[in-house]
Amino acid sequence: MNALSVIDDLKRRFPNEPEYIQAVEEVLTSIEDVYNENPEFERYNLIERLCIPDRIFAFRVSWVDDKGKVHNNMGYRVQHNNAIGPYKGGIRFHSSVNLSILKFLAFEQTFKNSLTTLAMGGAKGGSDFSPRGKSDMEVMRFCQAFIQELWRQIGPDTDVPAGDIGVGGREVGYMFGEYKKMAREFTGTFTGKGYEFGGSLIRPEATGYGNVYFLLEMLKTRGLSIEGKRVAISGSGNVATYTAEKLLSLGAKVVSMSDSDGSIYVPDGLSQEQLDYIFKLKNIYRGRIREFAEEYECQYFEGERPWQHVACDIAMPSATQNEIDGDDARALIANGCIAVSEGANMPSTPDAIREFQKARILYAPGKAANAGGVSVSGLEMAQNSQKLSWSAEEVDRKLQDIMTEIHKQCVKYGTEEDGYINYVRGANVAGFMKVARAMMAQGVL
Ligand SMILES: NC(=O)C1=CN([C@@H]2O[C@H](COP(=O)(O)OP(=O)(O)OC[C@H]3O[C@@H](n4cnc5c(N)ncnc54)[C@H](O)[C@@H]3O)[C@@H](O)[C@H]2O)C=CC1
Ligand SMILES: O=C(O)CCC(=O)C(=O)O
Repeated sequence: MNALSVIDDLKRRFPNEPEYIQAVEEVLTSIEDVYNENPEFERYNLIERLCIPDRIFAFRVSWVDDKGKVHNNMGYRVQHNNAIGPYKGGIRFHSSVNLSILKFLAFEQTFKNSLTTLAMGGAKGGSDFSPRGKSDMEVMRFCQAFIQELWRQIGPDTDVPAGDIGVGGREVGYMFGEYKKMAREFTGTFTGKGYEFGGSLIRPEATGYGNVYFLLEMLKTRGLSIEGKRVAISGSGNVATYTAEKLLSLGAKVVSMSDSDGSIYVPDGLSQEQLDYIFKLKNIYRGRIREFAEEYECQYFEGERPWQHVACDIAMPSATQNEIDGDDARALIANGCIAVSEGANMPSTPDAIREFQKARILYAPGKAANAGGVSVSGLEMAQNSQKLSWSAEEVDRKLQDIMTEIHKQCVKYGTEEDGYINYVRGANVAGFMKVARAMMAQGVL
């Protein structure tokens, strides 16, 4: 395989899919030498089969708003690869959703799920529908219309969706309800369900907690502890808030959070009461982070991400893709940042990653650091199959073990000659090898 020529070919075939090409490029350039040590991979044209999703469903979703007006959105499910288990991955509802974004997310998901040690393939779905500003009834009607199209393509052993941006417990509940009705079965076809109907304890917390557990492992490699460290988080959704909760419980200072309108800066760190306010603001009142700045009279940067404005030891981007560019990375490093652990998927641009690695700071890509969410989804699937519920302590312990194991795999495959751990290479090689071996064993499909 020549990574650059594979990428050139993909660019020619998919010229309007920059995020997808970006994700593929990162993986291919870091696995190229390992791939080429296995000539049988090339004979089976493994790389092309891995870069192109197994299948993509695209459909119209028509729904009626509270005033009786009919709206039409696009819906998609990208089933990327099921070599090691049923397709698995979240659903994103956001006005920016398109095929390039869902293909990149599904591609990343395949390697992330491979790292988790559990049997899950990779998928992602979504719609350009935005729940923001919609009533509960409008969101419910949209979710029902979405599943009326998608339900035939998913199932507990076929493809198991979950949440992502714009899809939390409320949306999963509505989609699960419609699925149950259409399929006439009560199975674990979604994860992130409410606890009363098969959801796992700790699933809402898992991505954020898991990211902190991964960060602790990274800090350990340098003999550092989390206590007293200033952490800048972007986003104020599911991943960001539970990251902040775990950090506070460990004595770290959360100095920033954000939403798509702007960022807050609290140099002494959020108190538990302030974090509770953000939880309520986002999950109950569905308000904006600006309202926090008004309530607590802190600094607010309208239309800005935190990275250029805050002094921090650690950055945990937890909003969206490409939210840290090269300039942001340089500003973070100049302001004393020693570690970046990604809660979001692909939040750092290639330029930013180069800066982090050049500065030899700890840098963990999302597919390793945020794998705790899908890991507990895998544990939810296991509980549903057994028709059992595990305690929060048991799930949390398993989550910690999985994050430690992912870190070990990164160290094994990513340690360079000078001792620097290249977590990008480690995660990509470890994730790829398991999928590749499974694909080889199953023949050309
Ligand atoms: N929910 C989960 O279990 C997992 C989520 N992720 C990733 O974590 C990130 C956040 O997801 P969630 O917290 O679940 O979503 P969410 O919808 O609960 O929160 C998203 C947050 O990001 C902000 N945001 C969204 N788009 C933005 C944009 N274009 N610019 C600036 N801010 C923006 C929103 O204002 C919100 O605060 C995403 O990249 C997602 O793919 C990764 C692994 C698992
Ligand atoms: O829990 C899941 O199935 C998927 C979570 C997710 O969307 C992700 O890992 O990016």
